[in-house]
Amino acid sequence: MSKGHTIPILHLARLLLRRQISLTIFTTPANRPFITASLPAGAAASIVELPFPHDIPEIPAGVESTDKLPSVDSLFPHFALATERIRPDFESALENLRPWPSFMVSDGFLWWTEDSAEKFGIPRLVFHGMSNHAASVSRAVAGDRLLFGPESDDELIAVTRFPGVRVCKSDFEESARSLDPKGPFYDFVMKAFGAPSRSYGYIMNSFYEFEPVFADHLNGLGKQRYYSVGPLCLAEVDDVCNPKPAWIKWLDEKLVEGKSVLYVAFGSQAEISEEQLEEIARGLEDSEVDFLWVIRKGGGGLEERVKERGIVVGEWVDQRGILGHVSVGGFLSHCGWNSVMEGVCAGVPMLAWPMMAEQPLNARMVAEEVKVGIRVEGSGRTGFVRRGALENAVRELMAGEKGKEVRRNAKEYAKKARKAMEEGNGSSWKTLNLLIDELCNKKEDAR
Ligand SMILES: O=c1ccn([C@@H]2O[C@H](COP(=O)(O)OP(=O)(O)O[C@H]3O[C@H](CO)[C@@H](O)[C@H](O)[C@H]3O)[C@@H](O)[C@H]2O)c(=O)[nH]1
Repeated sequence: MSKGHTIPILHLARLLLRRQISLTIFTTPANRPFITASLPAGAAASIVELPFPHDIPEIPAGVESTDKLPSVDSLFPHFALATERIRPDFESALENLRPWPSFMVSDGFLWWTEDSAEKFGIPRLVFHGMSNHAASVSRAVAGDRLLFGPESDDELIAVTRFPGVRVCKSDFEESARSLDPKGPFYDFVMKAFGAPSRSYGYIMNSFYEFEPVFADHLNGLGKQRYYSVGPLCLAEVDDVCNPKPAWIKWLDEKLVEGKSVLYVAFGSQAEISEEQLEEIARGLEDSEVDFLWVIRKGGGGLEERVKERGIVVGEWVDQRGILGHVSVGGFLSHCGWNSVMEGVCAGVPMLAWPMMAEQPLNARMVAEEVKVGIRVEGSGRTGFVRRGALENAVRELMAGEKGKEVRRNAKEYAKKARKAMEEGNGSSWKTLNLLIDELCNKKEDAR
């Protein structure tokens, strides 16, 4: 019930359908249209609708996904905790499911599905949507209690288990940093990150070659396997969108003019203050690059000021289609994991500007580990980015020496990503086959 989770799970659905696995997808009424529209025509998938609880005081009626919440920051835990009320309907539907399922994939935020899976003896795979890097580093930091030293919020702390990896306190949510965490967000985290210890394993939206150290680390931890079967966005075929939306036509014009465009987008749920939006607008304006900015709200007046050099789009776009356009030469991103994977697959280098959740760790991965991007100075969970810092970062990415280096790396990883998903020999292809063999074919033998 978050676009950043629904989209990759539906990509996984495509991969399973391609392997002749039939699917039942559980959702809620307001989320159904998005799901139906995202599945390939004629898919062997049935959709079961479960009512969303409507009497939660904090959540406006009709809101069934995080992108519709008036404030993700303050309402997310109430929203996530309320989903447990779906459980009785989920279990009644599950009980009547025929043929009996070989396995269940459910989002990590729907922790209670683990109890349902256990009740019915169905192996559950958890989809958290984060990288092997973020999962490994978070575990190591918690396990070694690294956030409770005397350091200030921005001081670097070495993560001893991974030589060269350094983090700071502000990379993590408040609940991970506090010695006495409390409140609805903490309650949610305990549930969401506790239940998976009983699950069959984890589905990772990543590919082995992108983060081998971290994938190996997780798989060496114990009985549960972490199956890197991505980048899942590559499961979607590159549809030609007809008629072309205005912004794609604009990108076509930039191609004719020989201009390289910076794509600016901060995902489906980031909350950005008016003051920060204004600073972004000024930074983009001063950088003198061509840009396409997809924005959830704000940005007024900018188009007039920059004339044909930039456009601001205030609606849902096909992000993969934009990143795949040859005119796009850079991606200013909040580093949601899907955006990172989509940028990498398109071979587009990134300007990393993390805002919330595990995005600060993803930004470190992008800028410090695989070096497919440059960090925007001053950006972070609590940071404020000045126009000058953004202008410098944009110029460096689009025309500087560091920009050239990260562009080369991004293009290399794009090739590796495609190779990983290649039918037959790709690492992700083989990993998904292994998983299906374990869960479906074994079951078939047992029958
Ligand atoms: O107009 C839009 C806006 C978004 N998207 C897509 O929506 C997804 C957004 O996902 P992501 O980039 O990961 O951002 P968030 O929506 O912010 O993702 C949440 O979920 C991610 C996966 O768990 C986490 O990494 C992030 O921190 C968390 O904020 C991507 O596939 C985008 O391509 C579009 O296609 N069009």
